[in-house]
Amino acid sequence: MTSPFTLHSQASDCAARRGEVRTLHGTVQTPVFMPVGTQATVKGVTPENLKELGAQIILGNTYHLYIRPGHELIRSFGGLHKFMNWDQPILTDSGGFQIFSLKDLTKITEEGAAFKSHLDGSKLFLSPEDAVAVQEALGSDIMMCLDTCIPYPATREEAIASTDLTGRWAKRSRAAHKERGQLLFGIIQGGMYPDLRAKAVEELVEVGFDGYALGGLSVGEPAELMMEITEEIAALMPADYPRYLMGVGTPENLVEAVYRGIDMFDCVMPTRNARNGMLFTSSGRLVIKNARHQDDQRPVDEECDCYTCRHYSRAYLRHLFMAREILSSQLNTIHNLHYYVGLMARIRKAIEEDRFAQFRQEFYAKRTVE
Ligand SMILES: CC1(C)O[C@H]2[C@@H](O1)[C@@]1(COC(C)(C)O1)O[C@@H]2CNc1nc2cc3nc(N)[nH]c(=O)c3cc2[nH]1
Ligand SMILES: [Zn+2]
Repeated sequence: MTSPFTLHSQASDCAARRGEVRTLHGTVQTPVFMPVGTQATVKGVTPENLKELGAQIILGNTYHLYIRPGHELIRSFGGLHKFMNWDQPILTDSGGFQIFSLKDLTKITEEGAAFKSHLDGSKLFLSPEDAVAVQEALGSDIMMCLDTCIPYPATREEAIASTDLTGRWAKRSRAAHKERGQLLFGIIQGGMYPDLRAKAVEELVEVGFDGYALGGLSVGEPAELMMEITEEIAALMPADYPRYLMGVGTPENLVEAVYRGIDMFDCVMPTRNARNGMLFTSSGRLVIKNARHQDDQRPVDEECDCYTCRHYSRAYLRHLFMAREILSSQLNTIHNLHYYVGLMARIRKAIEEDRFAQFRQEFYAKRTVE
């Protein structure tokens, strides 16, 4: 198994590392934040906007695209890249999380997941092999195994049963995907039980994947617990393969998880919060509808050089938000994604110069509650 990951530099005073992941559609510099584009679009922005703000790789979702418009239609257009006019890397999540978020609409058996469409209630089924086949039809650069995301909290018995099933599904996913172009990542479950997670890492490495993801986190558990598990298990994940923490997180989460050795991240926060008028800045969060921004001529963040900050005032952005204008979501999303992608670029530079621990201190020193 040749790894798609190359380590460029390892921080001398923490687990942070600088590397790159080679994929069919290009090489991704890590640590990296991946904007979420669940339904073949990163909501509110064009691929050109994404390139201008520095996005290297985006996320799609197997469950959503399987349900609508269907993976066969997307295959007929030459795959997801052509269908959505994005020619850089795409990672598709397997749908494990979405299916299990449907709660009572799902029935899990050894064979796979039977569930009802959240759109029209129609009965659907995905086996681990089906999830691989759908992602092969989508042509994503990085595919995720179908897994069972354990809710928080869960008993040890529930975690054992669910993690063992995920392990058997991972073996089947690997067997279903042999060709080497598209990468396949394994997902580590185990709930909040480090020994179960350690066993899961061993079993997945035994099967052999192109990268390893920490699943079953950012599911409502306390941030301290998420970091504890991340710290303990990242250290057990193969150092010469990509490490992906699914569904994370806030800017602070990203800094803390990089410090503990994570390379890849995705989260709906920058895009979702943008649509809700919550903007990220170098000094903290800003709620644009707050009356104090009504006649503020300044940009969202004086240190930001994104399209939104170069052309628009807080007053104008507040006006758009209060008027429920479509442009509000577009401009706020461009800024928030530029902040997240820019934060990762600054993190990569700090690791290259072996000053990440100092960067981390300065990062917190600047954050005042807006
Ligand atoms: C569903 C939606 C939109 O994604 C966010 C957000 O809601 C929400 C809902 O509640 C909070 C916690 C606040 O964040 O959780 C999502 C972010 N956490 C997360 N994404 C994940 C994706 C995953 N995919 C797979 N295949 N397996 C996993 O174990 C897995 C775990 C994950 N954890
Ligand atoms: Zn900006």
